[in-house]
Amino acid sequence: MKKITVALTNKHYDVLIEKGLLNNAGKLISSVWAPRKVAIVSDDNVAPLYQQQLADQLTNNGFTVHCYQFPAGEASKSLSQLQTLAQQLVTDNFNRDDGVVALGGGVTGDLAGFLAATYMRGISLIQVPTSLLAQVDSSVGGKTAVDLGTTKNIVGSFYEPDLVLIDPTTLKTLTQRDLVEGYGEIVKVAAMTGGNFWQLIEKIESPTDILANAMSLSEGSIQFKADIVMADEKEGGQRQLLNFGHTIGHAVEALANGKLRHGEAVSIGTVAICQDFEEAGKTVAGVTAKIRTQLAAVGLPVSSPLLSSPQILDKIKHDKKNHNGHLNLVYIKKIGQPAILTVPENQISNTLKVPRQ
Ligand SMILES: NC(=O)c1ccc[n+]([C@@H]2O[C@H](COP(=O)([O-])OP(=O)(O)OC[C@H]3O[C@@H](n4cnc5c(N)ncnc54)[C@H](O)[C@@H]3O)[C@@H](O)[C@H]2O)c1
Ligand SMILES: O=C(O)C(=O)C[C@@H](O)[C@H](O)[C@H](O)COP(=O)(O)O
Ligand SMILES: [Zn+2]
Repeated sequence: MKKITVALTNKHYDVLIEKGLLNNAGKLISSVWAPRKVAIVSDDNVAPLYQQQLADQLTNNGFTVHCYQFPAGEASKSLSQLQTLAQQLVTDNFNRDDGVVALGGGVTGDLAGFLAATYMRGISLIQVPTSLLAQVDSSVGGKTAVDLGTTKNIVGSFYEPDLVLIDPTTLKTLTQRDLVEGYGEIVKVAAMTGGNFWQLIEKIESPTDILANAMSLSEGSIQFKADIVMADEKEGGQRQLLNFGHTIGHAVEALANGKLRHGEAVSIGTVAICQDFEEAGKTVAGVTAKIRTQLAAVGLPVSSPLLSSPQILDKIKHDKKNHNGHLNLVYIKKIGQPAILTVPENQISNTLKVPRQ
């Protein structure tokens, strides 16, 4: 079993990665939680696949389990869905000593995580990610949130879990589109780390290769993320790097109105910002082509007509890396060398060539 420890000022927790881990989840959760009432929160795709298995594991280890389900999809990352789940906790008499387990993809982790962060001003949380995106990114680092309409992650909190359990065998039940989507966040990381991790990415040519390398992809991505979160949990500086590809990516995702998955939008956003910085001479020539090739190889979109939308600049201004009228743009000088450029908001369209002509 691979163990990555996230050690923060006020708490630390382990991320455990192993095939078949779900079969041992009850015991592992017992090692961090005393017996208590637990709400397992999943969407209606994941619940029929894994919720009962996890519930049995917890029951056998002395926990009292309640299973909650919500409709799958980004639209459920909403205040109204949060209210529905919080009401269920009230109805089932959950108190401050109880806990929430987020079992599912990034939508579940963000929604159930924010539920745990806010119910009674905070009850315990464990993340059990089942999508590739959640196993390489969203389950670690404590960002939890819901959207307001199409404005992404705009109401949320930093709320770290007590444990993260990653079982790569759950990836086998993902649709190809949902598997490949998570790869957008992996290429984002590999472009910044370079070295062995980038070399591994260069060998991946199909969705089958992603599945075959899931353990290493998860380990490499989570280690990079954990190191950054330990240095800068609340995104005062270095953590902004984890947002590479997201300034344009989130804007495109919002404009797509549910038609693009998050990882697909990140793929488009990563290529777009690399292209702009390469044309400006700030990124070494040829880097954009390298990144585009790796993303396209597994079937991710690498461009979008939404880059030409007249509303794109307005969406970009909602980026959380906007401080005092200046936007921090994450880019790479070359593979393995990330950097941040601060640009006044009124000059954004000179640096990012959006809307595209
Ligand atoms: N908090 C963070 O740090 C962070 C990081 C990256 C992304 N995110 C957020 O994560 C979300 C995207 O996550 P996602 O791509 O996992 O979306 P998702 O949770 O909607 O999962 C994608 C689809 O896969 C299904 N699914 C998940 N696991 C499955 C399994 N094992 N078998 C079959 N189906 C399964 C889900 O039901 C859903 O239909 C976005 O809202 C994004 O903003 C958050
Ligand atoms: O953990 C982080 O920090 C990230 O930026 C990871 C991103 O992949 C993720 O999409 C995150 O939710 C975006 O955060 P936001 O602050 O831009 O909403
Ligand atoms: Zn992301």
